[in-house]
Amino acid sequence: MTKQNVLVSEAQSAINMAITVAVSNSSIFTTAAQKPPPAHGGYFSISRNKLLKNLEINNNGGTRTNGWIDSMRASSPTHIKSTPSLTDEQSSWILHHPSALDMFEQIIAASKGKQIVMFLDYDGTLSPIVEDPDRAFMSDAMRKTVKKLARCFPTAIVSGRCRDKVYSFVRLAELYYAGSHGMDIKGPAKGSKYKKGNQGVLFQAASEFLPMIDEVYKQLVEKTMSIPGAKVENNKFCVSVHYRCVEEKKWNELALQVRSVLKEYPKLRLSSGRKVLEIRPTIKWDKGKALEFLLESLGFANCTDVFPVYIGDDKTDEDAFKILRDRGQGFGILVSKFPKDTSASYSLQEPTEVMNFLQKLVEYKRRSLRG
Ligand SMILES: O=P(O)(O)OC[C@H]1O[C@H](O[C@H]2O[C@H](CO)[C@@H](O)[C@H](O)[C@H]2O)[C@H](O)[C@@H](O)[C@@H]1O
Repeated sequence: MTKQNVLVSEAQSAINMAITVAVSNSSIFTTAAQKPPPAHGGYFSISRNKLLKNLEINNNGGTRTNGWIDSMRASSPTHIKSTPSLTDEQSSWILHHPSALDMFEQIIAASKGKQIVMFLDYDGTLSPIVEDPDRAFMSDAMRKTVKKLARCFPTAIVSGRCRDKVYSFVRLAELYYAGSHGMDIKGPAKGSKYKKGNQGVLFQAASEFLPMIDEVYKQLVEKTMSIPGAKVENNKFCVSVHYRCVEEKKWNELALQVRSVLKEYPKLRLSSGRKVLEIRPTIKWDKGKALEFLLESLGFANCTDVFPVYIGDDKTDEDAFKILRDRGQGFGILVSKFPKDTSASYSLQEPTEVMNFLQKLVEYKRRSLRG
């Protein structure tokens, strides 16, 4: 299978799993819903906002299903088509979300006179997506690049992972870390050269949920044990249920098990990522709020001379992209090979492009220091 086909197949799988979960919750499961009908193009063009809105379980454990099945039927890809040339839709998307590498000079011009602050998602941004979440290592070259970046600009890692876990992958003490989708924030363990603001910051947005998350994690492990390939990950303030290695015919069963646990916990909600179901507290805190919190901690609250850049690949990163768009400061970069609904301004295709972009930023900073 080519790399492109793997990604198309991931998009197709996401749609199918979304259908499975939503239908499992609404008890109107049909064969037609299981297999989305043909649509044009060979890539994922469904509105992710719409899809995930329809996926969300409400506080009563029920599901909002209004119109979701129709929108998925209308926009789901039918067949995996691998073509080296761009379709009209892809070209138009690229036009609206150009490559951050191609637009590098314009980006630098827009940041002139402002302090660049870097926010980096982990999975799919700094490390490639792999089957085993415990083996999502970043390359040494990427680590070196991020290390250099942090010498040039204040830098934070913002991840859905538990903070300790993402730290064990990145292993750079000079960074800020926001784990559990931003619900667990800690400043640099080692003195960063940016003395402005509060470096010793430690903030946990959902401490009271710890016992509940732990309980739910244990129940999910128990309930999904019989489903080959299912993996439950404890991310401290949230839980991930992975289905990347689950046979598609078992997705319905997995979704039903997840639902049977969640319906007892009205204070938790479900969202979806890349072949993963995410369970987290219903509190109003996300990666966007974490970004604002970090900017404030860094001493940039109400500053006009700050230029935050957020790079991420997932739905959860959209909260941060949107904050930047609303503030009219800096911008978001979506890591994706495929057109997606996004509030990001630019795109990069994969982690190696992210690394090239970060290297360019470092080179630019060094050049400007040399005068
Ligand atoms: O916010 P992020 O740093 O992007 O974390 C989001 C989730 O990433 C991880 O799962 C994803 O990457 C895995 C490794 O490549 C892959 O196997 C999985 O299918 C992806 O969904 C992580 O394991 C989750 O806990 C994070 O929530």
